[in-house]
Amino acid sequence: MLLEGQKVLITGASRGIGRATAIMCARHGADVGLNVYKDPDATADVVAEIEALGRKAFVYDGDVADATSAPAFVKGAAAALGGVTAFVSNAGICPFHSFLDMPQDVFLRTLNVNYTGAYYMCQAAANQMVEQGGGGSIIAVSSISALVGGEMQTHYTPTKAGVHSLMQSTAIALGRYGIRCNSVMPGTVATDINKDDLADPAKREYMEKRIPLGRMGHPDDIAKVVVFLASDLSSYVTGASVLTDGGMFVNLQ
Ligand SMILES: NC(=O)C1=CN([C@@H]2O[C@H](COP(=O)(O)OP(=O)(O)OC[C@H]3O[C@@H](n4cnc5c(N)ncnc54)[C@H](O)[C@@H]3O)[C@@H](O)[C@H]2O)C=CC1
Ligand SMILES: C[C@H](O)[C@@H]1OC(=O)[C@H](O)[C@@H]1O
Repeated sequence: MLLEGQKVLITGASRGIGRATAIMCARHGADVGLNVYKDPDATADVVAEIEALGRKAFVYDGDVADATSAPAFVKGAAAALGGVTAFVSNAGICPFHSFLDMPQDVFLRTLNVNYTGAYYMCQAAANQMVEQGGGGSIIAVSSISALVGGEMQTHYTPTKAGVHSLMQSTAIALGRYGIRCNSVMPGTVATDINKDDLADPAKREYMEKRIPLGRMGHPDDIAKVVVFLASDLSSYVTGASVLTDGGMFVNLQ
C-alpha cells in the first residue's frame, strides 16, 4: 500500500474522479476527508465503501466557492483524522455554453468553483501542513483543457489552466516547507460532468477516435496518478503536471 498512515483530503468527493480518488486512497491505506456539496445519497455510498476498507472517512458538506468552506473543511478533517498529509483539489463544473452569449452567472459560477474555490482550499491545506510541520502533497485536478481549447468551454478552460499555474507557483512558495504541489491533467473521462455532452453519439465517437488508447478515461485512471503524487514515489516531483489522457493531446494525425 502506497499511502499507509496518510490523511488525504479530497474536494468534490461524492462522484466521479473525486469519489474514485477517495476510495483508491483508502485502498492504499489512507484515512480520507471528503468535501461534498448537497449530495447525501452519493456521499453515504462513498463513506460506506471507505469504511468497508477499514479506513476512516470525515465528511464536510460545503460549497468550495464559499470562502468559509476551506478552513472549516481542513480544520474539521485535521481534528477528526489527526492531521492532513495530502490534499486533492478536485471539485469542478463545466456547464457547456457558447461564448458570444455566455451568461455572467454561468461564467462567474464556473470561475468561482473551479479556480477561486481551488485557491481557497489549497491555501487552507497549505496553512495546515505548515502548522503541522513535516511537509505534504497538494494535487490539483487540472485538465488537458489547460493546454487546448473548447468552443463551448471559454469559461472553463482558463480555470483549468489557472489551477495548473497555481500548482507551479505554490510549488515555489511551499517548497521550503517540504510541501509538493502538482497537477494531474485528465483527458476525457465519462462522468456526470459531461453526461449530457457525451449523450450525442457523434460527439462521443469524435472524442473516442481522438484517443490512441482507444477508450475514454475511467475515474480510476486518474485516481492512480493522484495516489502516485500523494505518495513517496513522487518525493522529488513538484511544480509538475501529469497528462493522463490516453494520448489524446499528442494525436494530431
Ligand atoms: N470528466 C472529465 O472528462 C474531466 C474532468 N476534469 C476535472 O475533474 C474534476 C472532477 O470532475 P468529474 O469527476 O469528471 O465531475 P463530476 O461532475 O462527476 O464530479 C464533480 C464533483 O464535484 C462536486 N462539486 C461540484 N460543485 C461543487 C462545489 N461548488 N463545491 C463542492 N463540490 C462540488 C460534485 O458534487 C461532484 O462530487 C473537475 O475539476 C473537472 O474539471 C478534468 C479533465 C477531464
Ligand atoms: C467536461 C469535459 O468533457 C471534460 O473536462 C475537461 O476538462 C475536458 O475538456 C474533458 O473533455
